[in-house]
Amino acid sequence: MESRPNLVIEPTWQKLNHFYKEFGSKINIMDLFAQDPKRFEKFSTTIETPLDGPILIDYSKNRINDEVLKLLFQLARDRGVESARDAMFSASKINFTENRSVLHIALRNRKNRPIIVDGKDVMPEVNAVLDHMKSFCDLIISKKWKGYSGKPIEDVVNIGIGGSDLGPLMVTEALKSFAVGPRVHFVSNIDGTHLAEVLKKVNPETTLFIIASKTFTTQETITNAVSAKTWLVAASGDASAVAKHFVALSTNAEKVREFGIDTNNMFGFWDWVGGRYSLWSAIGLSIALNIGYDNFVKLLEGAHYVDEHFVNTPLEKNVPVILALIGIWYINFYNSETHALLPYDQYLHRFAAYFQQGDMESNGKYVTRNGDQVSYSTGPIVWGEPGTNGQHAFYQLIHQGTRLIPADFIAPACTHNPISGGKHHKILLANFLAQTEALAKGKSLEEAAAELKASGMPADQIDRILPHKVFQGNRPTNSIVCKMITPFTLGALIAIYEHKIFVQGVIWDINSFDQWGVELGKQLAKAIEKDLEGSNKISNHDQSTNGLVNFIKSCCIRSVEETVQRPQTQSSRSTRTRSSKRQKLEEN
Ligand SMILES: O=P(O)(O)OC[C@H]1O[C@](O)(CO)[C@@H](O)[C@@H]1O
Repeated sequence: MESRPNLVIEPTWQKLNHFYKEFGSKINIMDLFAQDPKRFEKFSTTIETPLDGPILIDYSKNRINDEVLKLLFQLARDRGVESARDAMFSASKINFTENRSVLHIALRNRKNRPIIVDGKDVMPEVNAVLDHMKSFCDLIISKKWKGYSGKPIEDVVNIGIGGSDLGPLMVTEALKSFAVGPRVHFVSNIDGTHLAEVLKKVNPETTLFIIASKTFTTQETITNAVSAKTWLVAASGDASAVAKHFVALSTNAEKVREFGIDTNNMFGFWDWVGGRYSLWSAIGLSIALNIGYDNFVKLLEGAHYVDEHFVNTPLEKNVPVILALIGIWYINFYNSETHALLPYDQYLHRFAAYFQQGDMESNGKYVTRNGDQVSYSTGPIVWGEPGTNGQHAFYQLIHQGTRLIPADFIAPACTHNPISGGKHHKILLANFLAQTEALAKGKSLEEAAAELKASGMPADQIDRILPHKVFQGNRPTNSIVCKMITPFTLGALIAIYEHKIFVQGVIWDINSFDQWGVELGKQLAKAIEKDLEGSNKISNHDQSTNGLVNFIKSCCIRSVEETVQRPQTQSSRSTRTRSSKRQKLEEN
């Protein structure tokens, strides 16, 4: 994949820029609907899934018309989106800063097409790990796998962070209604509170820890894993219990062995699986254990289905490409800085958090493939919460704030929980539809005035309030509606966004698959960890960091002194009694 010329000198880019300068502020979504009764048919498309119904992608509520789209598709062609896509699918080392192929698509290559890396087909190894996952899931779910005291596994704790946490967490939440296996818990934060709170909920005899780390060197994960191991060994009184309660998901067999996990209990993957694209790999083990291996395969099938759509569909009907280009239009011409993901499905409550990493770690970059600094914006800030909660929190700013916030609304037409005769879901859907309508339509001065008048408000008050009641509208949204959130449709949905991110990265000419930007903080944290030891004042950082470190150290010294001096209170006595009781229980 070659570096491209500077984006802003591309003729198509310049045409888009001229068009934007001339018409950008005049394009009005509602006017476009009025001018074209076929706009919805024209600017919406469906992905027909084989079993789980169609997925509708409606992008008609955007500030786009035929001319803009034509130029955007041309831009995609000029920037080599098709050849870049083919390079990814044919295993070229497009992640050139790490000299790696980018092959999450191989993990879900359900047609088993050979994919050759360094002269070797990766599919036999992919399938072998899937077989290993399947037999392990069978053992755990059928309760044949026993813990150290002979009891089956009831709880699984996934210890990982970033891509080794967010995907499995998001998917197991999204597919909760498909759960057939043990309960799943996730520990990611180095803050001991995260692990401590999960350990309070589980029983060492019936808990399986999955240590998920591509590198097996991530400080948070290894520290949490060591503490979990200490907890288990203390409870079982036998170090050999680790073999029955710990498995590893990693590319690093040596480190897994060093940690004390038998490599027979390791599920491997490969350097060509990016962390934030790894839920399809062994990193998905907690998903497979929770929803069952067959459902995990359906998730892979859904993603594979979209992979085929991405490869085989002309750009004009290609969903990831369309979403990517509309995003480019707003980010680079309208200067919108953020993109909201707003699922109208409680099960998808971690969807935006998942794609914060997916998008921002991929495209949060200012250096092009040939090392130049970009002169245009790249990846947006991705954020969001499920509707309708978001409506009562931040939608005010989307409707009447000063920024343009393009948003994707994602909703299932049918619910897994049709309680009260489906009333909740009807209200939920009505809100989703109302929001996209309101954002596009707005409310004019005249409409607001008429409403206030009809309410019987005196004229002088109307004058005062009127400007606050007006909605400019013309705020863009995409709506993505599937029949139901199932393993297949969720797999498809995730893959749509993955490829959208890829297409944008190609157009911006950045490497979407490395993440050097997270390294500096990690390096500095190691140095600061040492500075936090002892009671001496430090002065080797900038003034602010020195001041913060010294303040924290003085607080710790003070709290130690206070603990020593403080007479034993009722509550500290009872805490101590409780914790010694728990210790006894654990000893028994
Ligand atoms: O799976 P690992 O190697 O523990 O890494 C966890 C996460 O850390 C990162 O490298 C960022 O710090 C992510 O890219 C990755 O998903």
